[in-house]
Amino acid sequence: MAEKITMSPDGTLNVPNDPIIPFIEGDGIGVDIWPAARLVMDAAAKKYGKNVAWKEVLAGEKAFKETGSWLPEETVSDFRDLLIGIKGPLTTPIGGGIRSLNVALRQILDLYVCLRPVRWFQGVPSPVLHPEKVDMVIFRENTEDVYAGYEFEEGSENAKKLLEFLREEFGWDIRRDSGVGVKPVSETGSKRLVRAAVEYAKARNRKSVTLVHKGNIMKYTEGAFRNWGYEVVRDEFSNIAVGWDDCGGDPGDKILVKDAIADITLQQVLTRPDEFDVIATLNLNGDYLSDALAAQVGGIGIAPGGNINYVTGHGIFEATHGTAPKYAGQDKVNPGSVLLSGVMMFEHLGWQEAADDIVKALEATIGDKIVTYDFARLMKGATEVKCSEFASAIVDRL
Ligand SMILES: NC(=O)C1=CN([C@@H]2O[C@H](COP(=O)(O)OP(=O)(O)OC[C@H]3O[C@@H](n4cnc5c(N)ncnc54)[C@H](OP(=O)(O)O)[C@@H]3O)[C@@H](O)[C@H]2O)C=CC1
Ligand SMILES: O=C(O)CCC(=O)C(=O)O
Ligand SMILES: [Mg+2]
Repeated sequence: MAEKITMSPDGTLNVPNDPIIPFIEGDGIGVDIWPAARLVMDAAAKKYGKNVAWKEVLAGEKAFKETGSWLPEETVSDFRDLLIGIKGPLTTPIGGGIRSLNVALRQILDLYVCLRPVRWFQGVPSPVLHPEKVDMVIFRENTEDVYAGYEFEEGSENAKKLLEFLREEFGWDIRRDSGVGVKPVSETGSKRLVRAAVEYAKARNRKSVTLVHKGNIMKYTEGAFRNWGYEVVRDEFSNIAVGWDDCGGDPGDKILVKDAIADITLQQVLTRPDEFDVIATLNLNGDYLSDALAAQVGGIGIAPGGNINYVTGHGIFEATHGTAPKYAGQDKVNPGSVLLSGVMMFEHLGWQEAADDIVKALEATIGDKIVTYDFARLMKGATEVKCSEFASAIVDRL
């Protein structure tokens, strides 16, 4: 009988063999990638006597059509109640309209870590010579920054009021025809993110954590993020980690915590990928960095992620990419990102064997040069298959 996942007082998850897991199909290519990924997840779970009782919850266009709400309260309460879920991508209009539902879910459930591992899988085509050197794990702060959406439209009463206040109180002469956004970065938000990154590095035997920021320019937001990061290391992790300034770059057998300015980081992750391991960064930097890094290991079709609150136990796993509207409903795109997000979810639930089997079967499929269009266009002699056929080929190799 299907049961809920719960969390023990000591913070461990209690996962039954047949957990109820809510899912959002997603807009655009959601109709293609979700069933494909689900097929593989179900087959892998079954091998180990597990059976996910999937519960569809609505959000985005499907929710609006069926209920008149973009994010029904029932969806939020199911994610809250059932702890762990997975979602397809949701569309966010540009320059107006509804605010991001993806961001809303992260904020409502306070999923403060956006965890995006970036590694190369055997056989995946890549534009760089040594994709195997890319093995980074991004910890992106997920609730603050300009990304939080505190902004006013140019010409609105609120924008005028705020600009006037800033002029009168602080003498800030900002152009009157400006839209304005606020960039909140808190000590609480920064420290819990860096804490999670260092704990992850410790648990996975990682060598370093790099704090990526633009603190030379945005001193009291991004610069403060860096300073608070080093403070956490000094105050809470001195037995296992050390900041660059405190060890002159020689951490001994401890985890080295260093920092790098965001612009040069985007060059160095490409030219010296082996110098980066775990990366902790702010919301917008993490957004840019995750798509850029995905390119080095085969692209956004194979870029998974999870939004997690390690304290409450809530998590929603989702691909890094969006709804790719031009491909919607064509059964064409790569289901790899959402499938590997499912792999992350299985690992999070302690279903390591099923997770490992999916990765092995995915690599075997790519090794046999059976791939979707995104890989096929970069490979010689590949057999291009549909999204659903790719999933079936993975199941055949489980
Ligand atoms: N978490 C979420 O739900 C996210 C939602 N979005 C939203 O998605 C919408 C579209 O955003 P957009 O900027 O176009 O970015 P997308 O990530 O949706 O698509 C951009 C391009 O990436 C490639 N791509 C995306 N997904 C896949 C896949 N599964 N397999 C292979 N290739 C893929 C395609 O490249 P090519 O053209 O080269 O084939 C596609 O045209 C926006 O509304 C945005 O806000 C964006 C990011 C995250
Ligand atoms: O919410 C959106 O539409 C975009 C989000 C996004 O790009 C991301 O989280 O990586
Ligand atoms: Mg993004």
